[in-house]
Amino acid sequence: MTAQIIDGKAFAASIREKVAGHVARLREDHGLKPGLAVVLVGEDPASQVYVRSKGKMTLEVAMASFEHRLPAETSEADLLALVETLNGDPEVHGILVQLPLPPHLNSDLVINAIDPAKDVDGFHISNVGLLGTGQKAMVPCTPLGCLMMLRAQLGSLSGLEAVVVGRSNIVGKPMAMLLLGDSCTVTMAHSRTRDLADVVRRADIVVVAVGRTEMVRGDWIKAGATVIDVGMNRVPGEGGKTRLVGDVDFESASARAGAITPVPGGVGPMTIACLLANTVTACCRANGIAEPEGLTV
Ligand SMILES: Nc1nc(=O)c2c([nH]1)NC[C@@H]1CN(c3ccc(C(=O)N[C@@H](CCC(=O)O)C(=O)O)cc3)C=[N+]21
Repeated sequence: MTAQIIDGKAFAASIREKVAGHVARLREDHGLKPGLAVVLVGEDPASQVYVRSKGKMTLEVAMASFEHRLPAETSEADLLALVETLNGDPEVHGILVQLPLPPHLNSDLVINAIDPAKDVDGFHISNVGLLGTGQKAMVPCTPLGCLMMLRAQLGSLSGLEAVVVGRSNIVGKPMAMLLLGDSCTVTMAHSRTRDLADVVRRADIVVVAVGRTEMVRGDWIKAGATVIDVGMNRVPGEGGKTRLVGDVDFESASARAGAITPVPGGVGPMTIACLLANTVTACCRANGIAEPEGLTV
């Protein structure tokens, strides 16, 4: 079998188009402009690229973009003060503090200082608890994007065997909650899982977010399974350049899977599209406006 390639780039473009429509409606009908504030502490080059691309796409859908770049040696008190200012700013509907933070800053403390209603990453303990109990939450962007692609690919996920490889707070754990919410039988696997290949072989749906280059091989994949690769690993490429590869060995896995996301062009663009979608959702909720269908779960 040769897998269908799930075009995350095109899917993300269609979501951004919907978002742009809702932004226009919020302006015309309510005089509102959704605003996203992104806070970057330090000068990690990969983070800078990502923040720039978010800012560009925010402006493309006609939302307001507020970028705050702080030096790596920023104190926790100063960062918390900025978060407080953004919490109180009526033009800011979404706040994203880029992770990882420099080691002297306590990211749990900083994330939990964000107003949960503006927490478009869905990382605040209050949103984690709401998601875990099936209540209306802000849903983390990467798992939300993965769920949207799975639903589009498979229709109902009810009763399917899903294996999530990776147990991070930003992808693995919320992904498992979302799959449970869609009535999958969910297994959470990770680096200590015994016989990982055999566990993955059970899966109708495999979501991999471990940060290990091409760890999941084709012979781990059940024939016809749907494979979502969240990995983003930079490896040496041709001519001294680098290239981006996932946590799944794409070539061998696509020979067995029914459908698979590529890297790049899969999960990454969906993450940014869902960030914009969450900002629109947050803006509607903050203003008591019915939130658009299909932008969140
Ligand atoms: N608070 C917080 N929230 C985040 O959502 C967050 C974060 N911190 N820290 C960093 C990671 C990384 N991340 C990416 C999202 C999209 C692409 C993306 O669009 N990638 C393109 C290609 C990019 C390239 O070619 O370099 C793709 O996969 O096709 C990349 C990286 C969000 N993150």
